[in-house]
Amino acid sequence: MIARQIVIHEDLAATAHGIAARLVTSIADAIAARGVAHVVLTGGSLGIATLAAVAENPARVSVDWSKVHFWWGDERFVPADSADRNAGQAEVLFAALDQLGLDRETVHAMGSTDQYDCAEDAAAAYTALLAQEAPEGAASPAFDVLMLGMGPDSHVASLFPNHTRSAELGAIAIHDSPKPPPHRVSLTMGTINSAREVWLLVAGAEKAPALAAAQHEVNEAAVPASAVQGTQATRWLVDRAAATLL
Ligand SMILES: O=C1O[C@H](COP(=O)(O)O)[C@@H](O)[C@H](O)[C@H]1O
Repeated sequence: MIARQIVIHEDLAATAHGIAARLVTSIADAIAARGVAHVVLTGGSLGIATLAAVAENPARVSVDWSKVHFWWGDERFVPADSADRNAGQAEVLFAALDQLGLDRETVHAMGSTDQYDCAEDAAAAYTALLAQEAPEGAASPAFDVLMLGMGPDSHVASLFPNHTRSAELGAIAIHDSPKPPPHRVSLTMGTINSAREVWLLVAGAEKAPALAAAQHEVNEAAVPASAVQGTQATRWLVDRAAATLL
């Protein structure tokens, strides 16, 4: 039985802090159970607000961050120092966790234009890294929590409606993102859905139609968010403004 849950919070700030508390606890539980935690981060307005909330969550001091691997669900294929980089926006979290034992070798950023000539090469390198850290025979680590933002068009990671899809596992290059910048690297839906728990982070009235649409039948092409499902749980962590059509 795969748990499916919708939790409605007052506003974006309350949602970010609620997710942060849930994430710190989930990471502590994963380490207690398996000695390691694999967490996939997301960019976007609520995604980055959540990372800032983790950086100030009092319970963070109780986690052995040296046992945490951070991954990305998607990244913009731009220079590493670009303000468009999800990883750069997350530095607020990593700087806070540096003081708590975080090993930067376990913060796995997706490639930038400084390192690779094309997004395909960056995606191939990330696919290889996922496999390198995976259990025997698997394409990627068993992610304990995989977080995704969702756009008003129901895109998740950099998987946009009615765009080319890959049935592969790993990461793929995206060149025609309707949301700038156009060139990106994204986990595929298959890899997203290999996670134990997938959390969708949704805030804002402009997301209400897509959030409602994603609760109906699966339609990966037109409503990518509708196709997201963790192997153990799928949690929609939303604010009141986004939930008005549920
Ligand atoms: O471009 C992106 O957009 C999505 C959603 O962002 P949001 O601001 O509408 O929440 C984000 O999850 C993704 O990481 C990012 O690359």
